[in-house]
Amino acid sequence: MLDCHDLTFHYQRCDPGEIPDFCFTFGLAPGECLAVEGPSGAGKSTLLGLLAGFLEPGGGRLTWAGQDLLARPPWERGITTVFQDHNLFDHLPVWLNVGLGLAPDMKLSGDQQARIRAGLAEVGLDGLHDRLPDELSGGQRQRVALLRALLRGAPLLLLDEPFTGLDDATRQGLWALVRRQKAAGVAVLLVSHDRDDIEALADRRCRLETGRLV
Ligand SMILES: Nc1ncnc2c1ncn2[C@@H]1O[C@H](COP(=O)(O)OP(=O)(O)OP(=O)(O)O)[C@@H](O)[C@H]1O
Repeated sequence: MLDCHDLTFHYQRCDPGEIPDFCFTFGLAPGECLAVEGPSGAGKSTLLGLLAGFLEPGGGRLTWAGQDLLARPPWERGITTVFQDHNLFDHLPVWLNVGLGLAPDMKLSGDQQARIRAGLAEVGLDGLHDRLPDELSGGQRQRVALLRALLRGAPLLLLDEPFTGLDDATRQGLWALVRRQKAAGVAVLLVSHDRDDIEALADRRCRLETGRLV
């Protein structure tokens, strides 16, 4: 269980009153998907940054299965984030970008390479293994980023508008992949404005208002 309790954050450089002080409290069970909605500027990226460890909270508690995540650096939190900007490495071909999810040192076994091939076929990127990210469309880059995250197998997955701009067939294929992760016990926090994505995946939903989840 992810337990986030009174996790606070304040952007130092802002005028008082300009942006609310953030204070997040929620729980997320293994296999559960919580959708977070909120208008632009509400603090969705701030929440993800705090959970992933890219922002330092002012106070509060964040634990996974009773373990203190705040004491750990981002790479030791068991959290994978799929960002809106995809975060792909421009100099690496598609299959190695995906492979980073399985082996950060890029030493991939035959079995891991087979998993990458199967995964790429599953998300409709068969035949694009050797392309570089800037030779792909936005939707194709998105699928590479999502596949890399899913193959990593972290117990907690943070998705920031992961299906925006994809066609229906591709979206449904990716929903199926995320559902399979949920069935395997992965906890998913989904930031999305899309009603269909939320209905397809979320078990609960909440809204970010004046710095709080309601
Ligand atoms: N580095 C920063 N310094 C000061 N203020 C910031 C900084 N980053 C974000 N903010 C402000 O904090 C608030 C929350 O930003 P955040 O990026 O978390 O919103 P969001 O809900 O993710 O928005 P969007 O949907 O547009 O991506 C906004 O008002 C934003 O202007």
